[in-house]
Amino acid sequence: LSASPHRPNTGLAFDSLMLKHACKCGNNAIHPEHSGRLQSVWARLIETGLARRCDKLRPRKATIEELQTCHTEPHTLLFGTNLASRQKMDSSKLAELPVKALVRLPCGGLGVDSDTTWNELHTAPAARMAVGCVIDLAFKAALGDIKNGFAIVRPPGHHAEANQAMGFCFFNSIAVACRLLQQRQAVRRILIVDWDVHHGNGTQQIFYDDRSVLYLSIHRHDEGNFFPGTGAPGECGAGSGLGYNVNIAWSGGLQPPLGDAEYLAAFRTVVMPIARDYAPEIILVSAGFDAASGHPAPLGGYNVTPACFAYMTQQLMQIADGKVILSLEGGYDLTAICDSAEECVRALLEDDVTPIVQSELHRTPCQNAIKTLQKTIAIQLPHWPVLKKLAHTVSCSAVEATLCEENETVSAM
Ligand SMILES: O=C(c1ccc(C(O)(O)C(F)(F)F)s1)N1CCn2c(-c3ccccc3)cnc2C1
Ligand SMILES: [Zn+2]
Repeated sequence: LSASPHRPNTGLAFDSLMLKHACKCGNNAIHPEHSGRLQSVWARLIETGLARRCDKLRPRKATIEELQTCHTEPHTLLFGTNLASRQKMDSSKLAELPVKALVRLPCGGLGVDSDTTWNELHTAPAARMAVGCVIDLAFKAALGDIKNGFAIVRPPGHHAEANQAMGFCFFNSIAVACRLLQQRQAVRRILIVDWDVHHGNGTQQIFYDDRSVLYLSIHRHDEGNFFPGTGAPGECGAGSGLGYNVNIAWSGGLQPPLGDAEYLAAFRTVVMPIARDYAPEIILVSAGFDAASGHPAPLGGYNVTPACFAYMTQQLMQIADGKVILSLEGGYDLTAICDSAEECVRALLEDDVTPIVQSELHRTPCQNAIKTLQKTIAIQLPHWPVLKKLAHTVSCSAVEATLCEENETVSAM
């Protein structure tokens, strides 16, 4: 790796190889996780001149060995190789390939399930490239070669479990990068924040008994009735990992749809207090943007704004010496994901970002969100006593909470 520059910059990772992963039916209407998502985000970063101001990585595909830090050998061979590379494999290895059938889809394509389509030629290289992008950004940030970074990648990863592809995901990019940081850079504490509107069942599963990786997810749960159904508040980790899994599981459907006020309250009362207390050496973010306005119910339904994603990025940059790596997960409305990605890159570059609208800063969180935050704090309090301090401000708006903290500071003087 090159010597650290005196003023490290924001790194970007993208490669057109990831555009080629597509169902052979070519119907974007039934396959929302399509290459136009990535094409649009990259184009926006170019058009705005933001890409030019960042350090563009020359990314590479993750190796099968790197994938095996999190995934089983059969899983990595099934989804990490394609016809061309299999011809180079010796027959004994080929014989080990699980026969786990790829199913013919109603649309005419092939897939693991109706959502997770498989393109015999292009999916394996694309999925491995996505992992390689996150690994390289994470390592450069850990080494100080870059200040922070954004991986503009697809297919997403946070639903991929050790031995299961699902939910558009084949390999858990952020999980593999985490394991490699632990093994090769002796990083002792890593925080993963997952603000994709869907719970990262894969990431949770992989680190469930690992106290050196704290997985913190904010997601729509609705008592398990929202995809993928995992991520209940009581899932706090197991064994030595107990207390190192935090689920902020929103419920109550869309009465009303959640927005910035709720996400600000979650960040102020749960995410930031725990993150500061854990004091991670690096933060990896499963940055899906499907909590943004513009996502119809099955794929979202909330009204978080691009300005709020920028604010959450800025908040996390206050921790871990600013070593924050965002990796794209979900997000399907092209305008919403372009606006959100643009705002997050501006935050990473320490540019001015769009401010959250006053009405959201003055709005108190809805009743369902207050209940979720109170429940989460009660469950996590034994593991994170620091949560006690701000628990009483859960029902405050951002502005009220700031005033409340200020006059507490004054009275403490
Ligand atoms: O909601 C999901 C998601 C799978 C993966 C999602 C993600 O978390 O956004 C990720 F992984 F892409 F980042 S979101 N699924 C798959 C697609 N789906 C749909 C579809 C909606 C429109 C077209 C096709 C499928 C409804 N409900 C589901 C369940
Ligand atoms: Zn999602």
